[in-house]
Amino acid sequence: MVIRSAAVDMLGLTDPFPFLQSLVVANGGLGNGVSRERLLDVLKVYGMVESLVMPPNKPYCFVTYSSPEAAISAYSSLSGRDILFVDTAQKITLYLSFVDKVEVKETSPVALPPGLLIVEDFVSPEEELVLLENIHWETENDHQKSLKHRRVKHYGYEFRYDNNNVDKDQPLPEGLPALCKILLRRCLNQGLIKNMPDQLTINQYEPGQGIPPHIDTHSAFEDEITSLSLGSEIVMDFRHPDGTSVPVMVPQRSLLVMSGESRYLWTHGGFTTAPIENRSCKTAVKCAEKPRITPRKLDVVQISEGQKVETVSRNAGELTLSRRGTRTSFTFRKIRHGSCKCAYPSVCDSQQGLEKKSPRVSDLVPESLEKEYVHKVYEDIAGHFSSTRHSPWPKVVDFLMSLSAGSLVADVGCGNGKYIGVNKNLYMVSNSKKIIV
Ligand SMILES: O=C(O)CCC(=O)C(=O)O
Ligand SMILES: [Fe+2]
Repeated sequence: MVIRSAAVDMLGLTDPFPFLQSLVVANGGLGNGVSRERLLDVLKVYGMVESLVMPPNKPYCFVTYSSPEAAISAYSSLSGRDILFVDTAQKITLYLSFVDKVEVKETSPVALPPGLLIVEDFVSPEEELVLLENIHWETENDHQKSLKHRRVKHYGYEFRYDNNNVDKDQPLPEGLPALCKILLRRCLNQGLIKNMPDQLTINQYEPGQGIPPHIDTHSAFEDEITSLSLGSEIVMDFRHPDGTSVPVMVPQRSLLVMSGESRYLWTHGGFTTAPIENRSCKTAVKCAEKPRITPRKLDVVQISEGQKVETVSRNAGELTLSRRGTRTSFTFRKIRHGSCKCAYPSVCDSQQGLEKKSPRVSDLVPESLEKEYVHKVYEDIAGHFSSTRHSPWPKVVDFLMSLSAGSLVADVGCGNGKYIGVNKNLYMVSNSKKIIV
């Protein structure tokens, strides 16, 4: 009763207070990286916790104590206090406020996007190890890049991040690794895919890294896109253009197959905490890597045992966070030769007339090759090139000064002509596309 009276004074409320058992805890949510276990450790110091509801992706939660005394004690001790979670070195200030009641809506199971399939334990732990050990990141080649949010390696064909497409007439010397072909034959035999892929992108993500939501360019790849997840589980966000978002649990060693609607219409990506509103791709072109994506080291996952393949999120109160390790994914695709004629024109670069057709190098005659790859490039960079090349190189100046008076000098491809006046005793013939002196 003493506590109740203190609460009356403190909160300006009138007795009786049947509702003084539930609190909203601001900054204590999954959305700002606080896990259920860690928060419970803090909350149960003040009494028995009847329920803790943590909505996914929200920076708050709701706690209901078994007695008003416990709730009031938590309120007066915790609100405005800094909490340090030692294991994650995370410091946050919790703010508490009483709420009437906490309603937990039983959400019905969410179906996977149509055409999406997840096969758990597609590879054994031994196979996983062999696959991971056989990626030679240390022998860098042209087809390996460190992107802003991950590192990548390509086989079969290089995926170009400048136009989100592939040079279809330039296959890489190394095809798909033999080990991968064995796995792909397994996919074919099990009826998981219909066609043998010929392109592989290996993505490696450190904890907190991810891939922005995107649709793989329609004109670049055929229907089935298959991704093998190694090293760590993740929750991948799938989003329909109408805003429907489905978080999909992708377990370690599982195979994800996107076909039909899930491949063509829904964006996939995630490992991000930023709100994913406004991030649906309007065209088949990948969304640019946007800095506003906040990386996360923890994913929201279901705590129920045995993840169901066809069910991705049930009850908001049942979600918790799991720590992520390095995840390596093998994404297999089949290059599309010709335009895409899918049933989703609104997101199809072929049908939107956005398909980037790069001329086949082998089709170009030498003159047009020179035009395309020399003249055009110099034309594009001319301003910058000239402004950074105003000082003559000392060795070239020495050479010009060493020549006897009246010598004839040809400066072929003279750029901005910076050597023309160096030695006035010479006959200089300087030429570039624009300057002929
Ligand atoms: O990491 C993954 O599983 C997906 C990779 C992906 O979507 C891509 O490279 O386009
Ligand atoms: Fe993708």
